[in-house]
Amino acid sequence: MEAHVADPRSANVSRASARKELPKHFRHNRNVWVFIELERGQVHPVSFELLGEGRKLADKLGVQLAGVVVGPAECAGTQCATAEAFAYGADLAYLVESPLLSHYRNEPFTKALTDLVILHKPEILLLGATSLGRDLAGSVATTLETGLTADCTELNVDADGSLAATRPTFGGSLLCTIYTLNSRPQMATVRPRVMATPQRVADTAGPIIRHGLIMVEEEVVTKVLGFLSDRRSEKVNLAHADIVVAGGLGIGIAENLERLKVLAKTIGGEFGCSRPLVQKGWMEVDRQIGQTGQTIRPKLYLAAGISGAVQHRVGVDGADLIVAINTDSNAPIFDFAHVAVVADAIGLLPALTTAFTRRLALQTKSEQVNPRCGQ
Ligand SMILES: Cc1cc2nc3c(=O)[nH]c(=O)nc-3n(C[C@H](O)[C@H](O)[C@H](O)COP(=O)(O)OP(=O)(O)OC[C@H]3O[C@@H](n4cnc5c(N)ncnc54)[C@H](O)[C@@H]3O)c2cc1C
Repeated sequence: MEAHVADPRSANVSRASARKELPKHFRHNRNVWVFIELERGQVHPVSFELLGEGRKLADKLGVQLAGVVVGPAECAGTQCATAEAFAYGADLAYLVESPLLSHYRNEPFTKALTDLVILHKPEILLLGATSLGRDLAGSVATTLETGLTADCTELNVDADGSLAATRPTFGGSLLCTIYTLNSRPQMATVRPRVMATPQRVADTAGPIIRHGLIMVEEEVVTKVLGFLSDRRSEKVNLAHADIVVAGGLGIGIAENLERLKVLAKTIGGEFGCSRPLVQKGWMEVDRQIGQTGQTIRPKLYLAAGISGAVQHRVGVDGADLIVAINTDSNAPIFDFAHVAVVADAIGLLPALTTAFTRRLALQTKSEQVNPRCGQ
């Protein structure tokens, strides 16, 4: 595996000099695979995002896109995951069925995926950079002795058909494009919400290639005794919120966070922050947005008193509309915000809350007088 700093003028030159011959037995590897992750019987949304990205890669390479599902036979979640893979763009699905795969355990999942790869020889294998995906991708890559690029923010196919997997490096100050030159499959993990979710197309189907798992329970060291849900996992849904209001050091003191929270609540959004606020202990870590925090993709992102450092930017780049409030008209956030407001956020936040409260009250009133169709 070779890593090169992404410079559009020099990347091809430096990569060409580092090119290693792909061993003959990998030259027939075909197709793009996406591992469909099941979380308590539900497909994790990152799998849909990866199918969207996988579709683009497969079309560029002129190959097929496959969804890979592992789970117990006759399980609603497994069957549903296979159907959803087709609905989100897969041409075919691989299904490994075994009672050993009912809960995530590294050993049987690694065995299922590596056996499948050895048999069907994909060119590219993508997984979500979730807790499960990170654990599984690492063990599959090491078992297969192939290259894995973790936490990618961009995936592309080079002129010669190699996967160009780009991810932030050196604390986010550089983007690095990594190639797997001499082994297959080329593996990558992508964080949830980094890629867009493709349109779901109902009533789609395709071939399903079924396999069993050649493993017995006695070979599995890990035993699942029970499942305790994370007490806090229900609390924050920043990654999937449509509206996010976030604050940075520019909000001054911890007490001013209340202004942020009230505005977020008024407009039906979540609230978040830049990293220094977590470091100060003003907000919980699961509200941090950015490279070492959450990646978000809201319809509206309102950033108050945030400078727009690259480590923050990578977490919000997918937002449809970015509104930034900053006293400094040269703040870097204005380079990528769609709406730039040069103002004191501490005064503007409550003014926005008042304006939205009024506007929403008027809207409710008019809806009561003229109810919408179907109400
Ligand atoms: C390895 C690594 C990982 C990192 N990961 C993350 C990450 O995940 N997320 C993240 O956010 N950061 C991350 N950082 C930190 C990042 O580099 C920045 O330091 C951080 O984002 C800056 O936070 P800020 O914008 O709140 O503060 P500052 O950069 O200090 O910006 C404050 C801004 O507020 C403005 N301002 C001041 N007063 C007001 C006012 N009254 N009204 C309006 N605006 C005002 C200022 O003009 C300034 O632009 C990481 C850094 C490293 C090295």
